[in-house]
Amino acid sequence: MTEAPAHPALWPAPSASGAVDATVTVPGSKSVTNRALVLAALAAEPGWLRRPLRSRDTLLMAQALRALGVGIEEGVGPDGEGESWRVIPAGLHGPATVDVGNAGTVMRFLPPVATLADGPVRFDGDPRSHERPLHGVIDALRALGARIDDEGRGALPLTVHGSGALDGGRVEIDASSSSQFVSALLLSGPRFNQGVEVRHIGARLPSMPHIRMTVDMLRAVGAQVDEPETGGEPNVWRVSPSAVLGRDITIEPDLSNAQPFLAAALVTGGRVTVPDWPFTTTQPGDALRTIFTGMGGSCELTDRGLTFTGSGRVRGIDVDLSEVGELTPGIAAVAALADSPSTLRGVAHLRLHETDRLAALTKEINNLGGDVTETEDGLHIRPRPLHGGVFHTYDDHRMATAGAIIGLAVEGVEIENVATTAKTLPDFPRMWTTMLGAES
Ligand SMILES: O=C(O)C1=C[C@@H](OP(=O)(O)O)[C@@H](O)[C@H](O)C1
Ligand SMILES: C=C(OP(=O)(O)O)C(=O)O
Repeated sequence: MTEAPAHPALWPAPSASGAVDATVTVPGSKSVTNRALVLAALAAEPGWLRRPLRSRDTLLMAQALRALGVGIEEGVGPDGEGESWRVIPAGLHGPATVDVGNAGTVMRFLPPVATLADGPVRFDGDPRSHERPLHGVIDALRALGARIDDEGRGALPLTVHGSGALDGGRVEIDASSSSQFVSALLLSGPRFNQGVEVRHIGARLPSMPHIRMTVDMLRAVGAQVDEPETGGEPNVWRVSPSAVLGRDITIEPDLSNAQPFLAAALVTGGRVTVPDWPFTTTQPGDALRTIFTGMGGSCELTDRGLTFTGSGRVRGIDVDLSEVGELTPGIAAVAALADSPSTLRGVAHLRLHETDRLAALTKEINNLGGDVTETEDGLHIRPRPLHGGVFHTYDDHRMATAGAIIGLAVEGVEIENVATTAKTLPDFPRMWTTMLGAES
């Protein structure tokens, strides 16, 4: 957690005058868009991404791939419907520079891709990107035959000296600080000479749905993947060397970004429908159907989408969020407004996310009069009457949306730097005021 700025730009979080009743169309998933971009760039033929997310994290991914020589064109596609990206793969070239911003997906998924470039690729990003764990990717790539210059930091900034190909093969990593280490190695795996076998040797592995997403998306582009959940050895993933097929893929709405809108239904005793909610998905946000139902609402999934209805009562919850860590800030915000205490567990790795999310949530909710304590791997939240004040975001999009949830029920909450939602949901302030029926 960095120091809060002295003169922050403040956004008065609108409070809800009654029960919300809205349909909210949520843009595409960050995690699916950035995987689809990487796989399309590694393919042997052009492909399409339909309804991609356009936000800071995905535009950084597209910009980086373009810097390596990949063509990414704006298009409407053969069916003439909706916005899309047409990705035209090409030989990957260095020298190139990549700005990762503070995108975990860019800083972790692209160094393996860069080993396939024919020259040096320099990676750097926001100051926070220097602090986020990357050692799993760096050490693994070296073990698989790559030359990487990180001046001994084990973190950004660094240069991958691509030589046009990577041997690949077997590697052990400790991915307890981020599932993205595993996803990163698997995504480029088909293009390594021997494919890749990743063995996780750490005590725990967070965000399993995101690893499932990687495996599913690899299979969808023709890769052969052996993995624990379909009969493979525990903690071992194997990707065989193969061509990657160019596909036409429609990106699902970002279910983690649907969270604040569903939370609004829960907190105000209202109703929110999110169209195009998938019937089956690997996105962790799908767990909100269970978690928010456990906190007092109910939901219905139909062809029209997911309709979530609040009951007027918000209950506390005791829940292990290790699989769905990115939902923690929004759940903490709802828990602070509940009528009984909550315990959120299994999320120690959130200390190394966009900011130290456990420290940031504790500090900011307590600044509004709350009673939150950090545990070794999560938070205890005892609801208390809250008051207005500034809610700092520490350049974390999910802190901004968490503050907005609290603002629904508490007058006078001001979000510092709401623009940080641009990381994954640039239109958040307008969507929020529209949902509330206020002027945008
Ligand atoms: O692979 C992905 O797309 C993601 C994996 C998770 O990372 P960690 O395993 O580092 O928590 C998640 O928190 C992040 O928002 C997106
Ligand atoms: C942890 C997150 O992002 P990143 O992909 O940067 O890790 C997040 O979006 O909550």
